[in-house]
Amino acid sequence: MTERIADPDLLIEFHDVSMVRSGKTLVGPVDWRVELDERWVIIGPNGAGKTSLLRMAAALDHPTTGDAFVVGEKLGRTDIRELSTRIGLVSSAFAGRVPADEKVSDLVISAGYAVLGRWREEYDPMDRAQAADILESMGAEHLADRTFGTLSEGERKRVLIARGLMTDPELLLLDEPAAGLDLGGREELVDRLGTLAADPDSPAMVLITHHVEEIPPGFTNVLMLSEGGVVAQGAIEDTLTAENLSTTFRQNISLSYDDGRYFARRSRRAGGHRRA
Ligand SMILES: Nc1ncnc2c1ncn2[C@@H]1O[C@H](COP(=O)(O)OP(=O)(O)OP(=O)(O)O)[C@@H](O)[C@H]1O
Repeated sequence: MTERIADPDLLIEFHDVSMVRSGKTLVGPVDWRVELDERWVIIGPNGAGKTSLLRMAAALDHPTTGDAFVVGEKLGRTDIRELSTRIGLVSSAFAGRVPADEKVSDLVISAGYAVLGRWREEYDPMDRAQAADILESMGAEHLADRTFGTLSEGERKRVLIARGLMTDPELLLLDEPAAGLDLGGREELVDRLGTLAADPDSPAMVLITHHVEEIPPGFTNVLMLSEGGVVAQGAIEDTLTAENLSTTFRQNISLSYDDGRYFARRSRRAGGHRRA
């Protein structure tokens, strides 16, 4: 059989991919393609397999079956460390590993060196300038000299996204970036991510969430997961419907849409509503 090769126009290319651990299928089989200018949302209930899928997209885990290519490299063939500067990953698992006394500017700059914790060498002044610019774009320039442990949850999220962008990655993966934020913090973050999504120079983006309210305006595609399987995927305006949400979350959900944002609640009537 001829070996499949990567499509150069795709950042993520999964063919029949599944991940099985301890005899349990965590996610899959999934066929999924992410193009350069796409911004994807992965939505589903707790335990649906979202993080498992994202870990493969981040090249942190290999599929059990199928062929998976990320930034043009086949998983299982490539040294993961070589991909770490090409894929920006923002996750609470990573946040938990940041030392409390890590200076914000060092945390952002060190992404370019694929290290966590202070680098022993002096950083390049160009790197310092770039880190300052990126922190500013995330509204976090005033935090540069603070230590990570002193930041609020919302400030941490913005700093970690700045770190994720520091290497000018081809793909930015965001695992529940709005989790734990209050209403104001969520709205601020959704706004910033909407600005990032609208910038044609931004990398392709994949954002995991449980809540449609956390989907930033300008996100183009959605993949809906339930119990490890794909309920639906495609253009967000066609696919993010009350019917698909009801199937995904196994209850009647009604959905509304206003000014680029989605809002969902449990419907008292069977069937829910279609997107306005
Ligand atoms: N190494 C493992 N071995 C066995 N089961 C696992 C393993 N890792 C995860 N799981 C299980 O696989 C399922 C999917 O987990 P995953 O973290 O991908 O879901 P998720 O959609 O991200 O969930 P959440 O929204 O709660 O974070 C869960 O039931 C989880 O307990």
